[in-house]
Amino acid sequence: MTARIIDGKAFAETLRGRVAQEVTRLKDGLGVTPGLAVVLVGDDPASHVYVRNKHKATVEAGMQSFEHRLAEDTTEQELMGLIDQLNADPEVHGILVQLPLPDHLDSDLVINAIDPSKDVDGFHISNVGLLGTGQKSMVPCTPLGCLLMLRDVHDSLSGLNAVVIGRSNIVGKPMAQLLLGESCTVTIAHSRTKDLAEVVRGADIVVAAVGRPKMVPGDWIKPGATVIDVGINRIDAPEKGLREDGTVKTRLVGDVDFDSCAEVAGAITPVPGGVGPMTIACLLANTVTACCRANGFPEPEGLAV
Ligand SMILES: Nc1nc2c(c(=O)[nH]1)N[C@@H](CN(C=O)c1ccc(C(=O)N[C@@H](CCC(=O)O)C(=O)O)cc1)CN2
Repeated sequence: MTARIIDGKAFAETLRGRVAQEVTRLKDGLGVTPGLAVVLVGDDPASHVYVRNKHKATVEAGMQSFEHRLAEDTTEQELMGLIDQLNADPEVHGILVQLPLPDHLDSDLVINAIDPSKDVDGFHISNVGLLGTGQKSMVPCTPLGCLLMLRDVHDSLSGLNAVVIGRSNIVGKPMAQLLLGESCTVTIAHSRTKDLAEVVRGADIVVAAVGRPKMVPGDWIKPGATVIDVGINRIDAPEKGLREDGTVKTRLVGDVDFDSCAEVAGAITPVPGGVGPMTIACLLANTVTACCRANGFPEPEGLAV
């Protein structure tokens, strides 16, 4: 079998188009422009790229983008002061603090200072609790993107066996909650799971979010299963040659071994071009949802769960 490749880039483009339509509806209907504030602390090069891409996508969707780039040595007090200011700003409907934060800052403290109704990352403890109890919440962007793609592949997810590999607060745990909400039978596997291969072999849906390059080989995959690869790992690619400074060029790979898994799976997301682009599209969708909720405006269908 050769798997259907789930094109996350195309999926994200469609979703961003829907978001842009909803932005127009909000502007015309209410005279309100959804606004997203992104806070970046420090010099992490990948985070700088993600924040730049978020700004571009926000503006392209017709929303207001407020970027706050703070120095690496920003104090907790300074950061909390900015969060208070954004919480109180009526033009800001969504607030996101780019992770990881520098080590001297306590990310739990910072995230829990965000007004939960503006927490478009869905990481605030109130949103975590609401999601865990099946109530309306802000849903973390990466798991939301995975779920939207899974719903497109399957007519119904009900009763399917889903294995989520990884138990992070950002992806693994919320992903498991979302799948449970779809009436899947959910297993969360992790570094201590016994006989991981056998656990994965029982899965109709595999979501890999461990951060280990190509960890899942094709012979772990049940024929026809759907494989969602959340991993974004940069590895050396000597086949691409050297950079001008003499270092080896690199390439991105996921947590699953794409070639061998694609031979067995029914559908699979690539890396790059799978889950990653959906993360930013879902951030825009969450900002529109937050803006609608803040203004008592009907929420668009299909942008939230
Ligand atoms: N506050 C948050 N911080 C972080 C999150 C998050 O959801 N909220 N997620 C990641 C980073 N991230 C967004 O912030 C993100 C990662 C990757 C992509 C993406 O589109 N990846 C591309 C490849 C990009 C490349 O070439 O390097 C792909 O997979 O095709 C988007 C967003 C950690 N921090």
